[in-house]
Amino acid sequence: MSYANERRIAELAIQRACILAERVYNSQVKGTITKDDKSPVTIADFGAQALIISSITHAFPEDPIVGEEDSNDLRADKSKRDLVWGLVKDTLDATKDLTGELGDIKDDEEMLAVIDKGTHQGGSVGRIWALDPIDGTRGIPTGRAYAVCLGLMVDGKVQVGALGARTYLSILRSRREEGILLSAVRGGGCHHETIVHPICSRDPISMSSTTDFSKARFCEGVETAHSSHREQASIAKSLGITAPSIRMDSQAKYASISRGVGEIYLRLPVSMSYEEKIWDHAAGSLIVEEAGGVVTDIYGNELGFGQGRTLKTNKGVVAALRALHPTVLKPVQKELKVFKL
Ligand SMILES: Nc1ncnc2c1ncn2[C@@H]1O[C@H](COP(=O)(O)OS(=O)(=O)O)[C@@H](OP(=O)(O)O)[C@H]1O
Ligand SMILES: [Mg+2]
Ligand SMILES: [Mg+2]
Ligand SMILES: [Mg+2]
Repeated sequence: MSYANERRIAELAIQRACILAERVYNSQVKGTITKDDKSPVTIADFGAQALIISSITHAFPEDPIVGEEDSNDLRADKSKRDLVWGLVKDTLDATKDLTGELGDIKDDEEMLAVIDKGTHQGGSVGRIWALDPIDGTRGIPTGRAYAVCLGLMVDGKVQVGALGARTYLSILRSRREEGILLSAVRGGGCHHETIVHPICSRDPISMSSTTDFSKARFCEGVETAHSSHREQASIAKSLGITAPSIRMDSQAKYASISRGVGEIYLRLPVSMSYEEKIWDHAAGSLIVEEAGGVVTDIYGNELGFGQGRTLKTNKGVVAALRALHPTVLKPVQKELKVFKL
């Protein structure tokens, strides 16, 4: 199956949401709230989730969606809700030519209902979308990177992925780029576009072919609460990597290695009780695989997207060029004292 229509809708939906996200990124008003689990959410997260879910349900009304956010905080705070609706309305007005393909939202009540269509519990049967409206949320108030990420799983396997990322790092950026949009269909390779609307260019991308660890670079997250910098540094050292790590928020790390900026992405767990969320990996992992990489957990097992809202049986992430992956996994397992289950 080509999934051409799913890919196109995903790309357009990501573009529309990135327009909204950029408005927040460049504004003084981020409307940050701390969620019950102590993690941050901004008005961009709510607005992007509303726009993307509305796009999916317009094009594929039967498809369920696993989305990160819900509307509870907005229902409890009228000023935040007004801010988000203002943003969503302005973005819809600015992208009227997309309404035919992506649909519209008529008022704030409908917006809240649309956000809450992301509560599906996931699973291994049929088509299910996994949505991270803003990944790397901390990147928005801090002026770092963020990504807008969408994947389509079919019977528990990701088949389509699209990811829009702010490429604030000059190393990630090519000529005149403000942002990048990557998309992939399983078995169909991976494409890169510059985020301009409408889509005007499409270039295939692939990972770096460097297999010499002394020339390799690895990507890791910024937050020490999300992955173990100490263990990642130790693994890099035992592999003979000498370059400093490339640190950035969000699935921009997957985007980075899939475009040849870095060969390895390490996300080693800080706590063995944390379950990674499917929306934090669905799009990025497929894009890396289609660009020539392998993505597993620290046990060397593939990521299991069909088990609900989290990757229940996996711990951490090790992503690398196909030829490097087995060699990278060895010191990971030695350092963490784990063996393939
Ligand atoms: N303890 C723990 N361990 C691992 N991952 C966690 C943890 N807590 C949160 N999260 C998720 O991390 C997502 C952001 O990942 P990043 O790669 O951007 O983190 S980093 O800041 O760059 O380190 C972030 O996604 P967003 O909430 O979409 O930003 C969270 O889903
Ligand atoms: Mg979050
Ligand atoms: Mg996320
Ligand atoms: Mg998020």
